[in-house]
Amino acid sequence: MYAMADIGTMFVLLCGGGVLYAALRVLYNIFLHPLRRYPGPMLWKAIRLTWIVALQRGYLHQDLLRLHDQYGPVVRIAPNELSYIDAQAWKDIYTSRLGHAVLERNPVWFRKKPAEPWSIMGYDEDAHARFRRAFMGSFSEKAVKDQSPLLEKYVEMMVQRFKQMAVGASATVDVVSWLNFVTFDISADLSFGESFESTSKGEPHPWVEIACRFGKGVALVASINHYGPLESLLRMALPKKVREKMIYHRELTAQMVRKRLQLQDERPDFVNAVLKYNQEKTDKVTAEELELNMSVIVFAGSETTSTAMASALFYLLKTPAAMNRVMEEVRTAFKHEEDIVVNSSSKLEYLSAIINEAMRLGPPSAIGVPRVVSEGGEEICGRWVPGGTFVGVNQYPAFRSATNFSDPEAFIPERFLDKQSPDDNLAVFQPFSVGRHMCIGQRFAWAEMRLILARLLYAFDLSWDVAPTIDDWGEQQTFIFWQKEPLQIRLKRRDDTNVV
Ligand code: HEM
Repeated sequence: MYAMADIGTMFVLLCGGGVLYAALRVLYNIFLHPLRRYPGPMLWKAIRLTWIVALQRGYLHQDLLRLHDQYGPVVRIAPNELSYIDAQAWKDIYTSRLGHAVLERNPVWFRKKPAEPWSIMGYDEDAHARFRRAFMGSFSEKAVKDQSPLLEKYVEMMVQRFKQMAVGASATVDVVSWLNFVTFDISADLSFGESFESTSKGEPHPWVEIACRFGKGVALVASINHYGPLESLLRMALPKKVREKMIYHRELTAQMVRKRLQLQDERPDFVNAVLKYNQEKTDKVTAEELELNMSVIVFAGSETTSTAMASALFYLLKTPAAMNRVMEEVRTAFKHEEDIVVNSSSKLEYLSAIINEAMRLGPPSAIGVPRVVSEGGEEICGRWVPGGTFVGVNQYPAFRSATNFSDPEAFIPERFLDKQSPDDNLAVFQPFSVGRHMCIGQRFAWAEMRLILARLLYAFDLSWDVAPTIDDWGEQQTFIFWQKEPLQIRLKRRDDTNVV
């Protein structure tokens, strides 16, 4: 038996050893680490905790912008991580370069248990390539064309709901909620064969409410995972209620996917191409993988587009000149409301510029999932980066930096019209990323965003009902996804539009 005094001494020695180790580690990170010559503030270079605190506060995006303003296009934001805002970095980090190793997704963000299936967002490159092949057919130009009637059906439903609410006067709606209703309904129908019925009922579905809280969870896990063993502790420490909700979410998804698979008719949806792929190929997508991937796709395909559209409406209402110009474009391009469909709305150039500018100031993917430099090291933006370093282009600071855009905080859609803004570095503007992991759904996203915004701008005059609590989109928190404030907008029906 150890005497109490011995235990006390051991405790003091352990603590002392721990403090000494931490102090030596800090000194190493600052003065001896292979990244020591990269610029960055001392506290960020020294310990990972500074980055974690910024992420958990929800304002990492603002901190990164401030750091890039101060330190330049590449900043060391943790002992082993570099943040870039340079157009060249997109190429060097995300695309396949001849004679260079592939930079894989950082496993810290999406760690999983061995028995759990992979998703298309995971870091296993073989599984990813298989999913990409299986899903590609669901997102081709032809697929989006075939999916258009379904998209148009839900948008029509939303517009008719708004018109009924605004009969005889105007209606006030929280567009942030409604954009979520319609985008999640569309994605659910295309993934599960049935919608969440949020647009028809005007209320959120528990699946969506739970999924929207996952952003904070992913941010927490991404933080904890930096300290290996804590991950298991976190899993054990999860409150019962949260665990129950996670199980409910998973089971509901499985149930909905099973229902979709029972549908006999061939549907032009996101699942169809995978079924065909499984018939033709030997490296099939398993049932568990399909369930997880459909869940990921519903979320990735809805939250992002609804964010971009909410940002567009926010800035349009703050910028009357842009609002007038886009209303004129939409209202003169179409004689009748029913003429506005996916195909015809794709020709609206100024509306497209509005959406681009809204994604520049409020990128749905504000902070990137970093990649890991392979063992032998890599040259990125002309400088050597040692193996194991986390590297990434962070969209929020990249798109708002004065080194890339003139008057970067101002909403100027004209910069995206042909040759109108030679002072802007449009090559850095990649809201859908580039390379192997670039957004598979971007065609679909564009179809959805143009259609919804064109329909709203044609049918209603929009104004603030309640002034927003923020002056700038970037004032909101982001935990991987934006924590969007409600936007209460008054919709006044235009006389010449019909109500069913
Ligand atoms: C404005 C809308 C959207 C934006 C800004 C956006 C942005 C992105 C970005 C930046 C990535 C790359 C993530 C990474 O590098 O780790 C990505 C990947 C992905 N997106 Fe989107 N996205 C949008 C809409 C959609 C839609 C509509 C869908 C599907 C219906 C979708 C499905 C996916 C999937 C499955 C991936 C993973 C691709 C892969 O790793 O190969 N996204 N998206």
